[in-house]
Parts: sequence; structure tokens; C-alpha cells
Amino acid sequence: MTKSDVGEIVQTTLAEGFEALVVKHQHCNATISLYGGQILQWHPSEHKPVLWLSDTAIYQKNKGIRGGIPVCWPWFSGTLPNAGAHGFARTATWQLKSADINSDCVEIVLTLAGNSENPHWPHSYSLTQTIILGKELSQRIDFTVEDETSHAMVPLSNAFHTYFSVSHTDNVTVPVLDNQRYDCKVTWQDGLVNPLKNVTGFIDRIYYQQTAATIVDHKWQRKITVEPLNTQQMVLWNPGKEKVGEFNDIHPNGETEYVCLEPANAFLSEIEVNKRYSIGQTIRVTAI
Ligand SMILES: O=P(O)(O)OC[C@H]1O[C@@H](O)[C@H](O)[C@@H](O)[C@@H]1O
Repeated sequence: MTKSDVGEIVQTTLAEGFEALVVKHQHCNATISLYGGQILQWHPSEHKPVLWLSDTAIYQKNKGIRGGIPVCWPWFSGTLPNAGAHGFARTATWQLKSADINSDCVEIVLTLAGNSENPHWPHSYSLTQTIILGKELSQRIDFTVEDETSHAMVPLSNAFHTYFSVSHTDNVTVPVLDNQRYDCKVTWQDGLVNPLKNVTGFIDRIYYQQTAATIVDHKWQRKITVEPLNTQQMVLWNPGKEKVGEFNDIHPNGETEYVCLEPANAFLSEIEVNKRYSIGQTIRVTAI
């Protein structure tokens, strides 16, 4: 599809005919699914793969792909009553607008637009997702919404539901979240403050973290830093062995191999129609 001295981008087909882009570049390899507009893998040359993708992920319409970076938009979790989890962007097919290579990175632009087709969120929308993959991963979604019923404000929540690959959840800390305030979706208690010794077990927490957070993997001797753009919280999620049985698309022991650290606007807020908003994240890996 696109080829140069430093790499190539090839179009491929995943199960169920989902189209994807396979990136081979001097600084990284990566896979991006157009279904969900979802980065499935990013593997910078000097490190192990950064994203976790389930071996038993289900590639099926109306089902989110378990792993990589699902885009939760225009709502996150169950914030929109009766609408199901995490919005429709992760189960919609995005359009490829452009794919370019230079010596530093590849830049892929995807778009998603629609017109009030979802009864739970009956608004028009236009999203442009810019994905830059090189030594770093940077992802930004610029979007606008419109409303045919002439409302000036529209409800929205969102998240980048990133699955980070780790040696084992026992070996992982996220120091900036240690003893920080969070709302717990396991016990449904708000405003808790607790140590975070590792990320093993059933964890579902909304931290009020608006700036960068670093995952430290003490066995793989690496740090993964997530720098958010325009998000108010970071969600930390893992089903643990307590809950993993509820998921038919996580391979055996898979829950010990990842942690989800998700820059999010986790609560519905009203956004203005016809105004451009941007959300995003940059991910960097360093050896320790
Ligand atoms: O199974 P899904 O829809 O991908 O959601 C997985 C998890 O996603 C997390 O972000 C939520 O906080 C959890 O409550 C949820 O279980």
C-alpha cells in the first residue's frame, strides 16, 4: 500500500473480514484494525511488544476486540443509561483517510462520522483519529458533534481503554497512583485512598489523575509512561482471577499478563455542539 526505504504499510484482513493495516518501520511494528479504529499492537524495535491482545479475542460485529487500544466514545462504561458499555466507536468501522511514512514514524489518519443512528445518543458526529507510530505512540482524536433537535449541549464521556502488556501483574506498580484518591467500582465506594502494591486481582478504579502516569514493570525492567491529552481521570482495570470467568475472550491466565490504564473522561459531561474537541495520549517506553 505504502512503501519507502524505512518501512511499509500493508493492508490485510483479520478474521471476519475486518480490514487492518500492518506497519513495518525501522522504529516499530504495529497493527491497526479499521473495525473499532483500534491499535491492536505496537512493538517498538528496542522493547518487547507494549500492547496486550488476547489470543482468544473475538472478531465479530458488535463485539469489542479484547486488547490493544479500544476507543470508548461517545460514552464510557455504563455512564449512558441502558446503552451498554463503552459506546459505539469501538464497534464501528472507521475509514482510512491517509497513511504516510517518514524516517521517524508512520502517520495514519482514520475517520468516523455518523448521523443520529444510535437511539441512545441521537446526534451527528465527526471524528478524526491521528495515530503516529515510531519510537513513541501518539494518538489524538479531534471531534465535533451536532444536534438536529437544536440542543446546544450533548452528553459525552470517553476513554482510551489501553491494555498494556506486563511480565505479570504481581511485578507491576503505578507509583503516581499509590495512595491517591479514587472511586472504586468493585465496592462502589467513592473517594478512597489506598496503597497500590501491584495490579493483581479484581481492580476497577477511577483515579483523578490528569497528568502522566508510569507503569513500572520490575521484572521486564521497563517503564511505560502514558501522557494524556484533555482527560480528567485514569481508570485502572483488571478482572483478576475473581472476575475473569465472566469473559469468554481472555485466554487462560491472560488477566495476569496485562493492566488496563485508561486516560478517560469517565463521567458524562455536556459538551458544546459545533465546537472542536481533542483528546489523546502519548505512550513512551524506557528501560530501567
Ligand atoms: O468488557 P468490556 O466492555 O470491554 O469492559 C471491560 C471493563 O472496562 C473497564 O474500563 C471498566 O471499568 C470495567 O467496568 C469493564 O468491565
